[in-house]
Amino acid sequence: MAQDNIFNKKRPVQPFEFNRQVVDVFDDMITRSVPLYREIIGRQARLAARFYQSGSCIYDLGCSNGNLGMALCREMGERPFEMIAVDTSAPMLEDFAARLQLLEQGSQIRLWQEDICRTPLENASVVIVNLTLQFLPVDERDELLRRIFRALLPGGVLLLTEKIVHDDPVFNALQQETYYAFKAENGYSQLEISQKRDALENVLIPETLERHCRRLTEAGFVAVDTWLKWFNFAALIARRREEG
Ligand SMILES: C[S@@+](CC[C@H](N)C(=O)[O-])C[C@H]1O[C@@H](n2cnc3c(N)ncnc32)[C@H](O)[C@@H]1O
Ligand SMILES: O=C(O)C(=O)C[C@]1(C(=O)O)C=C[C@@H](O)C=C1
Repeated sequence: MAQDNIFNKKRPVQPFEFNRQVVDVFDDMITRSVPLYREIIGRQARLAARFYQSGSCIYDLGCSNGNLGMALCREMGERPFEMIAVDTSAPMLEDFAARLQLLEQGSQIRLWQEDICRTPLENASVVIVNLTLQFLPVDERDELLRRIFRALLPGGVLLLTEKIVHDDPVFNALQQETYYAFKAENGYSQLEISQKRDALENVLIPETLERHCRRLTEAGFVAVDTWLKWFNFAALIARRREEG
């Protein structure tokens, strides 16, 4: 796995992008930057297999290089399924396509290069939005969640993971401090941490867990659970009730 040292030299910081340079080190970057990333991917693949309804579709919105899709293939084994994986980044999808070519089940996953705010969604039993809503303009988020709810079949689920902030300033500072300590424990220098923070300014816009829960409720989800939380990261599952 190529090591992420993109921010290790002092230079004028450009807004963060999922370009070829980032894609080439993405697995190292994300496992060293997102607490419990492997747990989140593995568990979401299991949840997707658990809630998948045959004849329906699984959507992975903001799929990157396909770690979730690969885990899902392992989880589903011989069981047929259909997945549509969407991302705007061409290099991410190139790497995902190359990985799918090596798998027999690979043809069950279709890759679409487009903005998830415009992707048509229908007949879904599982929708995954892993660390991606945070990159959308805030005023586009309500509508996407409403469209996801409408596309879900009764009993279908949304799996949502986000970097979050806290309303209480002391707890917010505690979360930041703990998060930057986590990055330092994973080998990132203070320069790398601060330059990445600058690059993500106004690109990754986190919201509070309460805001996410309220948005889910407003979109129509009645059953919502935070199944994992680590300081400033949270993973949620929201179900469209069987009765509508
Ligand atoms: C942090 S990564 C997601 C990680 C991935 N879901 C995983 O579990 O490994 C965010 C991804 O969202 C994509 N992205 C950001 N905004 C997008 C948009 N409006 N439409 C589609 N993809 C988007 C980026 O290109 C990037 O690949
Ligand atoms: O907030 C940060 O500093 C991060 O590195 C977080 C984060 C994310 O949550 O998506 C940002 C960009 C990369 O995709 C990997 C991790």
